[in-house]
Amino acid sequence: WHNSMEEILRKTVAPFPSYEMRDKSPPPPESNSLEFMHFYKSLEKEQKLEFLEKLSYDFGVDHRWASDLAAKLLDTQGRDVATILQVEDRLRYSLTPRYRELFTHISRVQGGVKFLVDLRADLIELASSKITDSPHMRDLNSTLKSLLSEWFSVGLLQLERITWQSPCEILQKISQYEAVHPVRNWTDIKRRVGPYRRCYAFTHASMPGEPLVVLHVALTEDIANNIQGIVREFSTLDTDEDVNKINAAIFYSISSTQAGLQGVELGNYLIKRVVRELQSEFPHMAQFSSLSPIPGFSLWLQGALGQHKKEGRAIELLSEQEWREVEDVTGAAPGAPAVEALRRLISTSEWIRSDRLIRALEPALMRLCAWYLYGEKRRGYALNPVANFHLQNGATMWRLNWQADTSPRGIANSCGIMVNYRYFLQETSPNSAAYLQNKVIKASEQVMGLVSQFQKSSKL
Ligand SMILES: CC(C)(COP(=O)(O)OP(=O)(O)O)[C@@H](O)C(=O)NCCC(N)=O
Repeated sequence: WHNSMEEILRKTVAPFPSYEMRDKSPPPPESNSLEFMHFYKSLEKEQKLEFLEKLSYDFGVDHRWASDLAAKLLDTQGRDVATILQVEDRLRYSLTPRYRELFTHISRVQGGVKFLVDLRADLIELASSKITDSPHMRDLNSTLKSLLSEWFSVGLLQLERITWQSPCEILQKISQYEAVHPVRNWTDIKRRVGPYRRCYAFTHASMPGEPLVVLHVALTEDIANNIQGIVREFSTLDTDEDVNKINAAIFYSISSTQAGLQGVELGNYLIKRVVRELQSEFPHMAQFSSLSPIPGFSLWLQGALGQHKKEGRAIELLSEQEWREVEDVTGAAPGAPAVEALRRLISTSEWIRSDRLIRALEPALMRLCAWYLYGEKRRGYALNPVANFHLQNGATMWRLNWQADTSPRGIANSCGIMVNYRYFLQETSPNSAAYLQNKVIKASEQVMGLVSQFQKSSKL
């Protein structure tokens, strides 16, 4: 297997043309790319790792060539600028990994781009499962990502609106890919593309019929605070839309479908593109917001309760009064057991069956959730991935909504709370820059109020 791997690589990865011949050498035969693709697809997972490591190591940058040219560039300082530009261009050429040419050739054959997207998905999976993190593999990944970012830039993407008249195979894919609020049956998908709804996808000529990222939008009178009203309501399916009832666009689900395009920011571009599309259809529309789940809050809360119990500080997460309510309802003796009782109530979602607990826990859960979204960080950015996504896009953490998702999943994941990330169109680029560069989160007064309540009550 080793020499067949060597054999294939030597045969299909074309040698690097010399600088002088760089524009004069004919591209390698397509059969090379097809053979490379065929061979790679036939490999098992661990063989792919070995193959990719060899590709990244033996077919990357010729380091000696690059360092010789770097030394030469130093020698030409002080010479005329034409000479310096000449040597810089040679150095730039020498810094191109050999496999970058291979990828460019592969992208020109039928199915080549899709092959490279899937190859990057393998690279991401290998890197994320820590199976490998060699610097050469990181270079391979970033070279491939930069090529894909060029090929999948917005100008080359096609915006498609999905309707009930779209081909079945597209509707079937849209249903399959829906990652946020699963589509259960034909009625579900018919509603998602019916009146007061829009469904858009980006497609690319190299992957016809494949939605790369899908955005589901609800057209409402004002910014929605409940998801059941969007995905469950039996709004009569064949009513016509009354424009006077449409003032806001609610993004209630977005999913990217190609793991290999992670980091290419398709979702961000799709949201901005759809906003422009809706503005041309509804010139008076001025409210654009997500209605987003908060995956991970419930688990974080159970962890926080457990953590505080160990340090004997659980009482700070709830006020005296709130703990007393928990004790009354659960019959737990005063003190530690109330923490355990609350943890169990949250982990089993049982609390949702007691109106008294719902009322008693609302202020506590809302301020804890505000802190989870605004205060909990990972490398300085929002810990919650959905928050991080919308904040990177420049959205404002605008409103937390109690009892926004009363489905079992909604209660279990985030105690039923959902959040609106609002897109104030004039502010998204400064907000995005402030977040990405200085990790500043733009939040509304409601959110900041809840956060300061949390900070006061728990003296964190
Ligand atoms: C939220 C999504 C669409 C962001 O994708 P995208 O804009 O391409 O970001 P990235 O993957 O380029 O960082 C993507 O991360 C996704 O599909 N997440 C799972 C479903 C969800 N909405 O959380």
